[in-house]
Formats: sequence, C-alpha cells, structure tokens
Amino acid sequence: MISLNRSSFLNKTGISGFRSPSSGAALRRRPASVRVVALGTNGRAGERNAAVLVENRLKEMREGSSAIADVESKPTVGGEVQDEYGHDASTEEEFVTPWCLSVASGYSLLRDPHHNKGLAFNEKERDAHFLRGLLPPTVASHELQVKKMMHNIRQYQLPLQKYMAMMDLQERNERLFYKLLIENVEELLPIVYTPTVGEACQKYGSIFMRPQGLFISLKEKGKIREVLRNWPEKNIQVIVVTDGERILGLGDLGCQGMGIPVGKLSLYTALGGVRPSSCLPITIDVGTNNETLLNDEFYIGLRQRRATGQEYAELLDEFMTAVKQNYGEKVLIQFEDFANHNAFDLLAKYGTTHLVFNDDIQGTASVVLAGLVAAQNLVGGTLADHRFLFLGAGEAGTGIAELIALEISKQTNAPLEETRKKIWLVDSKGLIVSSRKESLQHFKKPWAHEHEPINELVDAIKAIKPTVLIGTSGVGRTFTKEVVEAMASINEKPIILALSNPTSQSECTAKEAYTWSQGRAIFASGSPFPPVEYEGKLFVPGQANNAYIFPGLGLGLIMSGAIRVHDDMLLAASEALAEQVSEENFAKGLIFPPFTNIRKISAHIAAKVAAKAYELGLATRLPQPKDLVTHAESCMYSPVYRSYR
Ligand SMILES: NC(=O)C1=CN([C@@H]2O[C@H](COP(=O)(O)OP(=O)(O)OC[C@H]3O[C@@H](n4cnc5c(N)ncnc54)[C@H](OP(=O)(O)O)[C@@H]3O)[C@@H](O)[C@H]2O)C=CC1
Ligand SMILES: CC(=O)C(=O)O
Ligand SMILES: [Mg+2]
Repeated sequence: MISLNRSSFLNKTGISGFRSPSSGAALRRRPASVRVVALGTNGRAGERNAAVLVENRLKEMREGSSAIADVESKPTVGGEVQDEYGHDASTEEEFVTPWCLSVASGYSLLRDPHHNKGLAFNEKERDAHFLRGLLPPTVASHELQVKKMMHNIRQYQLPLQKYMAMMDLQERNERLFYKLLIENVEELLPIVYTPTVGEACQKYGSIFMRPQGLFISLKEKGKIREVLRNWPEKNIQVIVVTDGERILGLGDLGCQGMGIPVGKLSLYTALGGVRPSSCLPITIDVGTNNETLLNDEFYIGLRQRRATGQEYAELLDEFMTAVKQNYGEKVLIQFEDFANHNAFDLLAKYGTTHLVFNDDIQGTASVVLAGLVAAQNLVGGTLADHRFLFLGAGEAGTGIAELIALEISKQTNAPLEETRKKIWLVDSKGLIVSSRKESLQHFKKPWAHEHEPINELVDAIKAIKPTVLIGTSGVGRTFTKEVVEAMASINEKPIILALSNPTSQSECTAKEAYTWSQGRAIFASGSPFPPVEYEGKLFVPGQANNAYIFPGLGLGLIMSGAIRVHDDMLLAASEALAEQVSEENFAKGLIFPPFTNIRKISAHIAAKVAAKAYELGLATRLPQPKDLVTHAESCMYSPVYRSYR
C-alpha cells in the first residue's frame, strides 16, 4: 500500500488537503510539518515528521538507498533494521497510528493487509478511520475471527481450496493469517506447505489472481537492482529464492515454483517469528525444460528452454550482487529447490561472500541429524554404532550424509574420511562405489567406497546391512514391501525415513512402514502422514522436514547479526532440536517433537545458533545478550492486533 504517486501521496498526508483520521475533519492545506506516529515506535519516541518520511521515501525510491536516515528506529531483532509495521511491539494497550507512507484510512485501510482488522475494528476505530458503512455492524474479536476462518476452511473438501483460502487471507489480513497459522499449525502446515503447496505450484498459473513475491527473469538482466527497488518493502532480512528447477520431488516447474518461497517465508514468520515485512520471496526465471509448461498457453513464465552456463551464472551473479548492495551484508539468502547441478556450486561460490544457506542441502541435513540423535533414545548406543544407507544421492542425500559424518567425527575424534565409510548411497545407477568414481558428480565422490557394483536397493540392504535407511530420491513407492522387510530382518528397530516430498513422492507411507516391519520401524517422513493403528497399537509418525530448522536458524542468524553460515551452526541447530524431543514423544515412538510447540523450539534453535555465531566471531550484534532464549522469544513477531488511535 505504498503510494508511488507523489501527488496522491501528498494529498493523503495533508501536504495539500488532508482529512485528519482523528477528527474526521478536512484539514485544508496542512503544512509539511504534519506529525505522524509510526507503528512499532512508542508514542513518545516514535514521533516523526511526515514530510521527512515522504521526502526520504521518495529519495529512496529515486536513488535506491534503503536508509531512512532521519527516522528514529527502535533496536530490534532486525539488526538495526527499522520495524515499520510494529511487528516487534505487540501490546494492545499502546495506541498507535496505522500508516503506510500516509495514514491509512477508510477503504484503503481495509485493503491494506498489514493493517486491516476486518470486523475487529472497534466502534471508535470505525469512526476515527472512516470505516463507517464499509463494514457490517458487528464487531468481532480476533479470537472469533480465527474460529470463523477455521470453520470456513474446514468446509472445503479439497486441500487446494483450503490453500487458496489461506493465500486469500494472507493478502487480506496478515495478522489474522498468522494468528490462524500459529494457533492451528499442525492442521494448516500441510495446507500452506507440503504437500498442498506442491499441487499449488503445479497449478500456480491458473489459481492466482494477484501475483505474490518478486519475479526476476532473463528479461531483467542488467536491471535487477531496479527490480528489487520495485518491491514495496525496503528493510529485507530474509530472501528465499528458487529458480524452480527442482520443486519438491515434482521436477522443473519453472516460474510456477513461486509457491515455494512464498510458503517457506510464511513459515519463517509463523514458526520462527521473523517479521513478514522483512521477508522477500523471489523466483528467478531462466526458462523451463518442462515441455508441458512450454506448450501450455496459460504458462506464466518465460517460454524458452533454461539458460545455462555463462548466461545463467551472470544472471545469478547480478542478483547476488544487487541483493547485497540493496539490503547489506546481513540479509539472509536461502536457496531453495534449485537443481543439484547448480545448488552445490552456488552455495560454494557465495558461501564466502554472502550470508547464504541452502535449505535442501543444509536444513535437511540438520533436521535429519536431530532425528537420528533423538532416535538413540529409542535404539540405544551412539550415532557411530550405525550404518546408513540412502536412496538418492543429490542435495538432500549427500547433505545429510556429510553432516552425519561430521557429527560422528566430532563425537569420536575419527577423521572425516573414516566416518564417511559408515555411510552408503544409491543413486539412479545403483550403489555408489569406487569403480564409478570417475563418472560421478563431485558431490558424490566422497561416498564412492570400495565395493562391488549393486543395482537394486534391496540387494544393497542385504550387502551393507544398514541400521538406518533414508529416502531422498524424489521417487515415490521405492521402499517396497521387500525393502522394508529386508530392513526389519536385519534390525530389531529399523530406522526408516521417507523424506521425499510431496506425499505422492514419499518412498513409502507410514502405514506401509509399520505394517511391513510388524510395528518395529522408527519412521518419519518429509510430508505428514496420519497416525496408524497396527495390531491394536497406535503409531504416530513424525515429520522429518527442514521446516523444523530454517525458521529458528534464520532467527538466530538475524538476531546475532551473523555474516556467514557455518557448519557448526547446523550442528548447533540439530542439537537444539534433538533436545526438544520429550519422554512423552519418545513413548509414542516419535523422534521429532510435535509442531504445536514450534515457536518454543525455534527460540531454542535460534539461541544455540546465535551462541555459535558469537563463539565463532561471526556475530555483529554486540554485546551478546545474556539469555539468548529469552532474547529470541522477545524478538519474535506476534500477530496481535494493534489499537489504532
Ligand atoms: N523432508 C525434507 O525436509 C526434504 C525433502 N527433500 C526431498 O528429497 C527429494 C530429493 O531432493 P534432492 O536431493 O534435492 O534432489 P536431487 O535431484 O538433488 O537428488 C535426487 C537423487 O535421487 C536419485 N534418484 C532419482 N531417481 C532414483 C531412483 N529411481 N532410484 C534411485 N535413486 C534415484 C538421483 O540419482 P542421479 O543422481 O543418478 O540422477 C539423485 O541422486 C525431493 O523429493 C525433495 O522433496 C528435499 C529436501 C528436504
Ligand atoms: C522440504 C523441502 O525443502 C523440499 O522438499 O524440497
Ligand atoms: Mg526444498
């Protein structure tokens, strides 16, 4: 709702004719010294000069700078970033004025998702903000709105309808959207995230009326800084970016991958408490190799095959440079769902110059390691006692493998080359062995151990005798009855993780894992499965998904002002998550805590990550807060409604 039009903006602020929201009277030719109070600043400290804001913002738009020099800012989790929408302040007693650039009122206030409260505007606010007649007479509480919205969402039969209702709400009333998501996280996570977000991406072109996020295509080459400036928010702290080439296990969805950064960032806010206005979803469109999309007249992206090589590298480089120039060194860039032939190289290239994190490689590794550490409470022993076999040797598979090897190496003081030997991977050509080394992609080479070639997974299980089987192939139904039975014949309690998303690509279902192992499997999956009853006993499968990690990790990086991501931070995040699994969870066979407690979990993860950043000298927000958990909690965005004066 930021007005780009100078004259209309000046009108709204009263610089040339302005209706005061408090009196309702027209202020004729109000001078440029109209004072407004911004959300997020308290009444006394937050007094600002509207004209200064106007001029600064216009200057910023013209010049692309993100600093609003004359405006007071409250120190927040933002790493010196101003809290324009009052995300960090959450008391209802304190009165503030809703503003965009101007004071929002009337019809435009109802259409501003940052400030709209719908039926929750009280009588006084309806008078003061020109809302009379624009709303039906009832005044509803935030709680009642949540109840009603959940009732509405539950009426829909199809998950995609629920997804669209949620996206519509996010566009209409941001605080209601986040309150709903936070308070009903277990029910709504499968809607805004996997599996439904996968279907939404497949149909993205046809289901959206209003585009979300920022699209940067080859057409914008040479102009990426300008494109970033078109985004209405200036104080960005987290970017989730995809090029759409490997969307979940659904393959190349081109520009339609936008649903993923949008969904991931809504979890940054709901699960990790990062302010919504500081999150920026981006899709980089370099074309698609998906023939169906190329031939679809309604496809929303560039209708060409994917750019590769230098053309691709140059666009990505311009993007990375522009992001740092616009938002500074401390903006977190999360790479998401890139194909592995780009993902590893991008991480290696920008890991030394930017605050970057690859969720599929690193976030997944951290969450799975946490589950495996927790699982030791159920199976006994230590990580070093296990043998691991993966189906799938891409980003997720080799990322997890490397972090497990690193953790065992730290626990046992054994060299990494030795600990890697406990881990075996199978790709589309069979077991990765030394005789294949020359032809392997670089990220597979460390896993090419001495062994005769094996083509079939079940034969690899019989030969390697793994205690842990992990599916990261993106191919559904590959953990067949024979595979699960082979694991169960070797192990009293086989650990089986079917990580591929969405549900259609899961290597097996929870029911299959429990049934085929006669109720002995310790099972978790990337997309959720309902509890399973087997021989009179209820089994509750856990969800092994990087959504446990990235929101808390991101919060920890932001609140410490970290400038780089370090492997030890991933280990710290794992440790924090594993510590959150309770005796009660173990009693149900769970190796992950329920998502209902995710904000508390995220605060613990953030605290451990931040502590590690300080320890490694990578933190810039000094001094270090004494109690990092309390600090993390105090930094978290809360979607309570503000009271408008
Ligand atoms: N639960 C979670 O949090 C996460 C889940 N995932 C899921 O993991 C899956 C894989 O993602 P990612 O690692 O990034 O993908 P990649 O494309 O990087 O890797 C896929 C791997 O699977 C192998 N593969 C493909 N088909 C088969 C097959 N039929 N048999 C054996 N191996 C096969 C590929 O072999 P080859 O190299 O020979 O082509 C490749 O090694 C996706 O479904 C994704 O949704 C990803 C991240 C997080
Ligand atoms: C969960 C996730 O990041 C993926 O499936 O790609
Ligand atoms: Mg992903």
